[in-house]
Amino acid sequence: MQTSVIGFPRIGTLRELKFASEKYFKKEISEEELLQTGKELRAKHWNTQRQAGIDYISCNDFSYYDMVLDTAVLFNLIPKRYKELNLSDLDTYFAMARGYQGTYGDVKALAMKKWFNTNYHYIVPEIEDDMKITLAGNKPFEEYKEAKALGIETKPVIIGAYTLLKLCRYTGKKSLQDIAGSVAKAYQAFLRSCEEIGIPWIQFDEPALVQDMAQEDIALFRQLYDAILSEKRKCHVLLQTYFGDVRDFYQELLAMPFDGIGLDLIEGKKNVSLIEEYGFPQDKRLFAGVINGKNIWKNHYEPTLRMVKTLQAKNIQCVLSTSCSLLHVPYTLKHEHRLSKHYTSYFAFAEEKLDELAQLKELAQCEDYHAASSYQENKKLFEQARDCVNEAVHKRLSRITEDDYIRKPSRSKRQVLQKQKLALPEFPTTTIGSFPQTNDVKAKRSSYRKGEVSETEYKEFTKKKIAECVRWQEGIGLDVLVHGEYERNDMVEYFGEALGGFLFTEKAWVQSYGTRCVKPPIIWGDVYREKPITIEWSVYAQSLTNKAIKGMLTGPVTILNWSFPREDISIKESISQIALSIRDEVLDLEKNGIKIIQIDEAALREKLPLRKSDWKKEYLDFAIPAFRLTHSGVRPETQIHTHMCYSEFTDIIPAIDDMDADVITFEASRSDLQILTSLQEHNFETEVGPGVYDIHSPRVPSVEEIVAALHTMLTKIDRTKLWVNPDCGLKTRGIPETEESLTHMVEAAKVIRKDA
Ligand SMILES: CN1c2c(nc(N)[nH]c2=O)NC[C@@H]1CNc1ccc(C(=O)N[C@@H](CCC(=O)N[C@@H](CCC(=O)N[C@@H](CCC(=O)O)C(=O)O)C(=O)O)C(=O)O)cc1
Ligand SMILES: N[C@@H](CCS)C(=O)O
Ligand SMILES: [Zn+2]
Repeated sequence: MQTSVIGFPRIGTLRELKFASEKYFKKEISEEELLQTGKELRAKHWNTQRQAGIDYISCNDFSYYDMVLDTAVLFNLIPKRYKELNLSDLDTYFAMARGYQGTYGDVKALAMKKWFNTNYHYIVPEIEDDMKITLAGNKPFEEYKEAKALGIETKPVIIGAYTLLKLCRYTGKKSLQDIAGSVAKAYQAFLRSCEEIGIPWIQFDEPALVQDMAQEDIALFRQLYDAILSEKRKCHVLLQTYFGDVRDFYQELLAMPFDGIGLDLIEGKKNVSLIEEYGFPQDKRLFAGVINGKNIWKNHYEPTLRMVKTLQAKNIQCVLSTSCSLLHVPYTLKHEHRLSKHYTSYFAFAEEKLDELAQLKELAQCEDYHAASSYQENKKLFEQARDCVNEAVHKRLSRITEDDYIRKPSRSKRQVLQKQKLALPEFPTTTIGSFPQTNDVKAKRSSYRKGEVSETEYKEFTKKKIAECVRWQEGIGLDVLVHGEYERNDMVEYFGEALGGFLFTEKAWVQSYGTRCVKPPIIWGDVYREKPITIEWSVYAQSLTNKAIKGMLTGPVTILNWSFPREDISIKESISQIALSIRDEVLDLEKNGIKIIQIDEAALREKLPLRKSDWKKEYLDFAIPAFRLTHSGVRPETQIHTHMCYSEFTDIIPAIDDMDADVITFEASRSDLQILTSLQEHNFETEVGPGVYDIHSPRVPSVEEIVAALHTMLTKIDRTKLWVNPDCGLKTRGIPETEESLTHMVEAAKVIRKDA
């Protein structure tokens, strides 16, 4: 029995890589210093895994920004506009990730999308017709040698050819099929180099295999790997899947010449029945994903060992593994001093998961593991009742009726009423909620949390920020204002901290994209609102202006999706509990004079099952009603907004209309406004604000550029329904670029009002 880890977090236990990268972006440290931080982190991560006794440790799971971008660069998928900047390799890489505006040119970043059903975001590689696809880099080999020099044998991991092709954007005439041959050749060259170096195992990550696969997809996969694996080799190839099951071609996959196949046995429950039904070849290794790489609850050893024993009884060569990369969980419980043992005894973060793998390996090798102390301790934990039930929450939920999910009157009637009451100009301008979370804001919150400043001082400071923000928005002529979200560390963690039933952590950071991290709260028990959460801030902001202030809330689906959920009750039940808590907040905002309320559902698309057949029953049927439950109680003239980002939601447009919001703002500028056509085709009824510029980059859009985007929008969207806003919140941006960009945006709206 052996153990394997698909990938380890890379941002650093205390976000060392984030801080070093951000310093590098600001030219405060040199390239050499940044690379040194990377080297130290890799050594630390490999040693941690070695000390835990992991047999198959990955290398090249480290990245300065994103692993999909790394794989694209490895194979020279660098669009011309970035090459033409003539920057260093590292700066070209960062220009693709973040955009570039400076001495050598002005280019936008590549698009960024959700990594399957996670809160991680990858950079979307672009394929141009005249790209020379070839093995052009050496990062995986260098990292392998670096680990080897430390005495650690590793398996280089890269994104597999099929997943890479599926994730790319094809900007020219060439399609995926047209480049499949040259991509396969480049991967062949990669494998040849591994062979030359004497690398014993490599890992191809192919999560796209758990999505619906049509016959042509299966044929493409075969075509790619028949070519990649065509040469005789000593280097073993692990085909690693995760986030679901491979039901569409399990038997064919087994017949292919891979040396190991990694299956997710947590999210891919069906994988277990596939093995049961069709077996698994004895001459291959099954990398059995038994440790949950996405959630933070301890593994329940009893069922896991029962499953492992079943596999052993079938003479399957089993390697115990994580269900996916540990990128999606925090590093360690060691830095959590505030949470008592009562709670932490139930949790395993990345490092603790390594220990679980080691313990399970030991137990699986025992003739009879039942008497082992590690097994007994785990059994006891799962037998004791957790203090997580709140009867009042259950009683309230049981009283909900069908009517509570329906807002009256119909949206078209509300739209007429709201136009009269709110008296907004045509093409109303607004923002998504947050304004720059500058260092002074973070430092003040940090001091407040440490008890260095009083609550009164913290509140006074926040109110001063709000007042400045409201005044500035009025000054440039925005129509619907926000309070700026200065009081929030994060749009989900903040609500997690305020709601009953949640726990929160001190240092449990998880990378969301690039240098940006989140600390997902933990849903420990039944959720309820203890007291009003946002009212004080919104009411204060409204007291400063005659323009409408948008109340700003996070919706139930997003709160759940960006938290670590319970595993003892259904997602549906947890979402409903959160929905009732947010409903209380919505009604309180309305009662306190807030006329427009935004309920962000940035993560609505995220947990949509990866297989279409499961969409409705296993998700949309409860996620959409949960959103409706939050706002169905408001008056017709109260305008409800929602917001979504990064999502590809062209395929669930009717479901989004069915949320029955009055206005939706969403990410669009990084994906070429493709979604507009789909909105038109579906006669989308909700008013819409497709983002007119990308906020994930410091680049400032010109007035002309925004006017052009608005003209394009007007070819697809009725002028009475179009809003003007950025892509997403401005918290990650600096003040100068924010002020300039928003001023251009308001200018552009004025131009359009005159022109259109
Ligand atoms: C909109 N997005 C979000 C996602 N998920 C969320 N949970 N939240 C989101 O907003 N997913 C999709 C997108 C994109 N994702 C992100 C994710 C993260 C950020 C971001 O800006 N993250 C910040 C951290 C935010 C935070 O928690 N801030 C805290 C702590 C600040 C801090 O670092 N404090 C220091 C001390 C500071 C000092 O003394 O000066 C410390 O703790 O050491 C806070 O403000 O209190 C990040 O920096 O990564 C953006 C988009
Ligand atoms: N209201 C939030 C939404 C981000 S998705 C913000 O503006 O940051
Ligand atoms: Zn957003």
